[in-house]
Amino acid sequence: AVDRGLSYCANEPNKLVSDACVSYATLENLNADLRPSIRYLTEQVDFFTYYRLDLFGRECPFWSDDEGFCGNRACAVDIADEKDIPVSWRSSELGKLAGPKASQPSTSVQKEEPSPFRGKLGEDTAESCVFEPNEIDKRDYCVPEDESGSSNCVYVSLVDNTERFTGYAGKSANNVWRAVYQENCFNTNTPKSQQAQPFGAALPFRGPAAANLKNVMDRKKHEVVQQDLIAPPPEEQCLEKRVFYRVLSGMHASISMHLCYDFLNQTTGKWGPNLQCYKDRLHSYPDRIQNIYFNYAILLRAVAKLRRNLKSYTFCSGDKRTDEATRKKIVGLADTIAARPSVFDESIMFHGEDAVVLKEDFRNRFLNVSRLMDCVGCDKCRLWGKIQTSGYGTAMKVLFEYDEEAENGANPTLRRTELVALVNTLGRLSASLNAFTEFTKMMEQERALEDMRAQDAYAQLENEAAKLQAAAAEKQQKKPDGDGILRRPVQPELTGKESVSELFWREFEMLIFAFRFVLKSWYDLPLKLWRIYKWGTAVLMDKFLGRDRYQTRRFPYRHALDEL
Ligand SMILES: Cc1cc2nc3c(=O)[nH]c(=O)nc-3n(C[C@H](O)[C@H](O)[C@H](O)COP(=O)(O)OP(=O)(O)OC[C@H]3O[C@@H](n4cnc5c(N)ncnc54)[C@H](O)[C@@H]3O)c2cc1C
Repeated sequence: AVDRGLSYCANEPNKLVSDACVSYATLENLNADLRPSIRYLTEQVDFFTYYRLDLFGRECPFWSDDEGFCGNRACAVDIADEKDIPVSWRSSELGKLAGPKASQPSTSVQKEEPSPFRGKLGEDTAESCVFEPNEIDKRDYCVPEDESGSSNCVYVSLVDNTERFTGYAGKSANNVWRAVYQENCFNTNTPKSQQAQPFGAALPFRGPAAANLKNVMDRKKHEVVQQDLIAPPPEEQCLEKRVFYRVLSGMHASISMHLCYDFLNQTTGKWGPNLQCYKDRLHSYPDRIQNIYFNYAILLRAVAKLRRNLKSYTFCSGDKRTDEATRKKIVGLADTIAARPSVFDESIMFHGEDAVVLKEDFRNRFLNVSRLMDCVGCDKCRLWGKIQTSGYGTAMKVLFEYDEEAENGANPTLRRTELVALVNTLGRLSASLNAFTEFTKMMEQERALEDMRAQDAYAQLENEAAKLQAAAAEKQQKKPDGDGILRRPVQPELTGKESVSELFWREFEMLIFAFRFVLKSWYDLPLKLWRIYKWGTAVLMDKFLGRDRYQTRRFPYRHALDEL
C-alpha cells in the first residue's frame, strides 16, 4: 500500500515547486498513484530490471585516484549470470550480429531503412534493440553505455544490486561531487570559441571549465576537501542554468535519501532508515529536497512525452507476449501521466538570443557529468551513478530534442539502455519521495515524543516545586514568626485590573502588618534592651581585660534590622 505523502510544505500544500508548474501536493498524490506501476516495471519486468553497461572497463578520464577504491562488501556489484538474461540480449548473441561489428549506420540511415533482421534473433526481435548507435549523437546528453556486444560490458540485475548505503565516502566521493558541481559554472559571456567544446573521443574532457577542473583536481588530489561545493546559481540566473543545477543537486539529494533510508547499522548489522543521516544531509537543506521534487517532475514529463514512441517501441525479449506485456505496462504509465495536467514546460527553455550556444554548452556539460561517473571508486555507486546520469540525460534528450507528435524514426534513437535508465531513475525518485514521507513521519513521532518528555519533565518540576512550597508553608505555620522576625506580607504585583475591594484588602493587610510590627517592637523592647546591655558590658569587659573576643561578639539585633 502506498501512503498519501505528507506534504513537504504542510502549511502550503499548493505551493509550486520552483521552475516546475506543479505543486508539492500534486506531485505527492501523483506519486501515490503511479508508484505501484513504477515499482512493477522496475522490480518485475525483465526489460527494465537488467542493465547492460561497461562497469569496469573505462578509466576515469580526469584524474587517477587509486586510493579512491572502495573495498567494502556493500560496494561490490553482483554481475548477472548470462543464463538469466533473455537469449537475444546475451553477449554471445550480440556478438553474432553482423550489424554492430561491421559498421554503425547513422541515425538517418536507420530512419530510411527500418532495420532488417540479422543474426540469430527470432522474428519477434527487431534489430533496434541491439543495433543501436554507440557513438555520441549531437542530440545525446549522456555518453552511451555500450550495447554493441563489447567484451567489457556486463549485465547487472538492478533488483539484486539495490542502491543503498555502501560506506563510500571521503576525498574520492567528495572530488567527484565537486567536479560534478563544477560543471555548473556556466559563463554565457565567454566567447563561443572558449566555451565547452563538443565532446570528442581524442580529448574526452574539453573546454575551459574542464581544463580548470582538471588542474584543480590534480592539485587537490591529496587534500581532503572540506569547504562547501559550488553554490547554487542565484534566482536571477536564467532558467536553463537553474535547471542544470537543480538536476545535479536533485540527483545528489536522491542518492543521499536512499543511502540514509537503506543504511547499515554497524552495531546490529541490520539495514534500515537512519534518521540522523536524513537530518544531517537533507532535512536541514529544504532546497535539496525541493530539487528531488523538481527532478521527479521533469522525468514524469519526459515519460509522458514518449507516449507515442513507446507504442511502437521494440522491446526484443525474444517473446512476443512478454514484449506486449512490457509495452502495455510502460505505455499505461505514460498515458496515466499524460492524462494529468502537465508538470513541466520544456518549451520555454532555450529561446533567447544565445539559445543555440547555451543549449550546446548545457549538453556538453551534462556529457562531462556522465563521464565523471567513471571516476566513482565504488562499483555499486558507479552503477547507480551511471544509470541516473543516463536517466537524466535521456530525459533531457526527450525534452529538448523530441517532437512529441512525430512518428518513431523522426526522433533520435532511444537506446534500450536509455529507456531502462529513464524508467529506473524515475523509480529512484519515486522511492525518494516515499522515503521522504517516511522520514517526515519519523520526525513527527520524534517531535511528539520530545514534547511528551518535555511535558513529563515539566510536570515533574512543577510537582517538586509544589512539594517544596508546601513544606515551606508548613514550616511557616508551625513557627508563625519563624526566627522571631516579623516579615512584611508578600503580595502579588499590581496589574491595574484589581477591584476596589481587592485594593482595600491589600491595604488593610499592610495596615495590620504595621500595627503588629509596632506592637511587637514595644513588646520586644525590654528583652532587646537587656540583650544590648549584656552585649555592651561583655564588650567593655573584654577590652578592659585586654581580650580579643570582643571583635567576634555580634551586635544582637543587626540581622533583624537588615531583614527589614
Ligand atoms: C555518483 C556517486 C554515487 C554515490 N552513490 C552512493 C551510494 O549508492 N551509496 C552510498 O553509501 N554512497 C554513495 N556515494 C557517496 C555519497 O554520495 C557521499 O559522497 C558520501 O556518503 C559522503 O557524504 P558526505 O557527508 O561527505 O557528503 P556528500 O554527499 O559527499 O556531499 C559533499 C558536499 O556536497 C554538498 N551537497 C550535499 N548534498 C547536496 C545537494 N543535494 N545539493 C547540493 N550540494 C550538496 C555539501 O556541501 C556536502 O558537504 C556516491 C557518490 C557519488 C559521487
